[in-house]
Amino acid sequence: NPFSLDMSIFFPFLLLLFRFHVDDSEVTLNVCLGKQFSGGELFFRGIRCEKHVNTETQSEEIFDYSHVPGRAILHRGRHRHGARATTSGHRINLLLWCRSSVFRELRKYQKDFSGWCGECLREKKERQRQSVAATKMELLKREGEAPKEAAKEAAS
Ligand SMILES: O=C(O)CCC(=O)C(=O)O
Ligand SMILES: [Fe+2]
Repeated sequence: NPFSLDMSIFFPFLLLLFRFHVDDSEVTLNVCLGKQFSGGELFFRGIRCEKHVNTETQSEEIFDYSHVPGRAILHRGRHRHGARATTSGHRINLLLWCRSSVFRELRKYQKDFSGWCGECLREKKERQRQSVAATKMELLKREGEAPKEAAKEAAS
């Protein structure tokens, strides 16, 4: 359809609007130090590899979190996230971005990240579903042919 609009062109703007991003880290520690504030909720929208960073969020990947002073959240750097605007007061957070050179080196030689990327996993499940469906079709076809073969043999 030449008139369909690829919504992904809006992604950089959405990113600016909500500061929705992945961190350049393997693991991020986000500590809420205070003080009194409202707003500033963290929102998470699924873990993605580099190739799938802009793909759609599955409903089960939606996770919002209201930070509480004195608590910390530890998340994967590749977990897409952002913080909503602080609507009043002061919000102070300590962020620690932890990188792993080993993880990064190994990642260069891998193509399938279904162990942690939500989209790689979705694609893998879809491939499996299709392969099961194709096998079922093949078996049904053979079952349909078997009586014909038997009839032919009986006739000869
Ligand atoms: O504002 C926050 O709590 C999150 C900030 C964040 O995700 C970051 O700086 O990487
Ligand atoms: Fe972040």
